[in-house]
Amino acid sequence: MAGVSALDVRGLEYRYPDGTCALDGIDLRVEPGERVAVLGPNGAGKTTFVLHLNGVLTGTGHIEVSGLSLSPGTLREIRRRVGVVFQDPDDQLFMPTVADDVAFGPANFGVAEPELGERVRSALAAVGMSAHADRSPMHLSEGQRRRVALATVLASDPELLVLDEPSANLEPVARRELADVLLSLDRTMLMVTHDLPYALQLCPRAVLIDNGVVVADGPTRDLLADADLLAAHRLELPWGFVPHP
Ligand SMILES: Nc1ncnc2c1ncn2[C@@H]1O[C@H](COP(=O)(O)OP(=O)(O)OP(=O)(O)O)[C@@H](O)[C@H]1O
Repeated sequence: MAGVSALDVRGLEYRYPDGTCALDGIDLRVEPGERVAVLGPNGAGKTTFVLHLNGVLTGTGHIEVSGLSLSPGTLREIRRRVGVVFQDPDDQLFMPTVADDVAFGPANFGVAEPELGERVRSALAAVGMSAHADRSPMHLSEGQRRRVALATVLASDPELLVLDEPSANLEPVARRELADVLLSLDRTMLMVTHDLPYALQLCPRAVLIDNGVVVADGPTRDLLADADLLAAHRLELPWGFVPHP
C-alpha cells in the first residue's frame, strides 16, 4: 500500500508502576527503507520506547506498524512485523545449534518446510554465518553471536528491524563486520545506540530522546554537529571525532 509509514507513533505515554514517567508523549514517524538512530542519555526512555514497539509494555497513545494499529488483537502480527534484536544475544540464543535458533522464530509464526529451511539459509547468509549453521551458539565469538541473534530476527522477515545497542562491547573488527551486514540489509531500521560514530555511519537520520520526549529529529550529521544540543542532553562524541559528511 503506497504512502503508509513503516512506523507511526503518536502521543505515546508510559509510567512505570512506581510512578516514574518514562515516556511523556513520543511522536515518531518512520518511512519504509529509512534507517533511524535513536539517541539519548541514560534514563531518557529509549528502552521503554522499544519495549512498546513489540507490545512488551503498553502505554497510552497510538502505535501503527505498516498501517496496522497495535492492539491486543493485532499483537501477534505486530510482533512478526517488528523484529527486536536485544543487546545481549543470550536473550535470543537458547537452542542447541545456530540453525535451530534461526528457525525458532519463523516456525513459531507457522512457517513450515521447505520454506523454513530456505528462511534459515538466507538469514544466515545475510549475516555471513552460513558456515556455522550446525555449531552451538555457545561456542561462537561475541560478534558472531550478535550476528546470529540478528539472523534469528531476520528469518521472520520483519518489516521493521529494531536494534538495541548493536555495537556495545564489540571489538573493532566485529563492530565493523556487523556494520557491513547492517548496511547490506534492505530493511527499515531503528537503532538505539550510545555509539554516536556508529549512528552516523549507519543511519542517515537520528532522533534524540530525553525525558520521555523527542527533542530533536533530523539528519544524523546535523544533530552530531550541534555541540550545544549534545551538551544539553549529556551526549559526547569520542575525542577527536568530527562528524563531517
Ligand atoms: N522497571 C522500572 N521501574 C521503574 N522505573 C523504570 C524502570 N525501568 C526504567 N525506569 C525508569 O524509566 C526511565 C526511562 O528508562 P529507560 O531504561 O527507558 O531509559 P534508556 O534511555 O533506555 O536508558 P539507558 O541508555 O540507560 O539504557 C528512567 O527514569 C528509568 O529510571
